[in-house]
Amino acid sequence: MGNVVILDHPLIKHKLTFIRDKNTGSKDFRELVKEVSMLMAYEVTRNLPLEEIEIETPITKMKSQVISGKKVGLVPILRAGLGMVDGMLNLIPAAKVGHIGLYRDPETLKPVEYYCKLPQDIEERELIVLDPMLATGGSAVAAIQFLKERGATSIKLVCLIAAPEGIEEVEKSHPDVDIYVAGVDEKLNDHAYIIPGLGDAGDRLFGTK
Ligand SMILES: O=P(O)(O)OC[C@H]1O[C@H](OP(=O)(O)OP(=O)(O)O)[C@H](O)[C@@H]1O
Ligand SMILES: O=c1cc[nH]c(=O)[nH]1
Ligand SMILES: [Mg+2]
Repeated sequence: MGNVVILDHPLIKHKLTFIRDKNTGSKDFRELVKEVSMLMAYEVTRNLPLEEIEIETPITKMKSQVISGKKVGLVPILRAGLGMVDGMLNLIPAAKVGHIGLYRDPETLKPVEYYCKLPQDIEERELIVLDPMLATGGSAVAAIQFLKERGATSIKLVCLIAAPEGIEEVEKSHPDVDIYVAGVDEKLNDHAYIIPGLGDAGDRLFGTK
């Protein structure tokens, strides 16, 4: 079973409160999502492998560590996942970015795919799937499945807010995938929105309704 890591740092908790607040407008919402994503990037990359190289300081030679091995790939689930890309890239600037376009059909609640463009070497990368909301889990499960069918071997999922139902669904379908979240909420409502949640992440990021 993959790990569920709840990133409950005070800075993340503080910013998440204002992300949830319905009085926060798109500009602040975007900035806060970016800031939280950057803080989450710090934790999500904790296990990246290191290797020693030799360098020379102004004083002497020394061995020092740099990140080795697999390179990172970010995969936002459109649209809302886009809001998390810049914050992650601030800390992992060399990451490549693939995009998977999915929307949740409001009637069936099933994900519908409309776009996919991925780096060619995804099998060699540590992939980090980004989506602020993990509700039923349908979108995340489909995106991860998609990546696996194209050869991905190492995948993490990073969400701001998850419902227990979504976590369970991802764990069931993809037990190899670790899930990083800033908050786990109570449940889903009748329209599969997360309670208390933050509303529609895509609409709040982009000012649509
Ligand atoms: O876990 P699920 O039940 O699948 O729901 C979560 C999905 O719903 C939202 O996207 P939405 O369909 O609203 O598309 P958008 O990002 O374009 O707004 C959200 O960003 C997730 O992708
Ligand atoms: O609460 C929810 C559920 C799905 N998608 C969102 O944007 N918010
Ligand atoms: Mg939406």
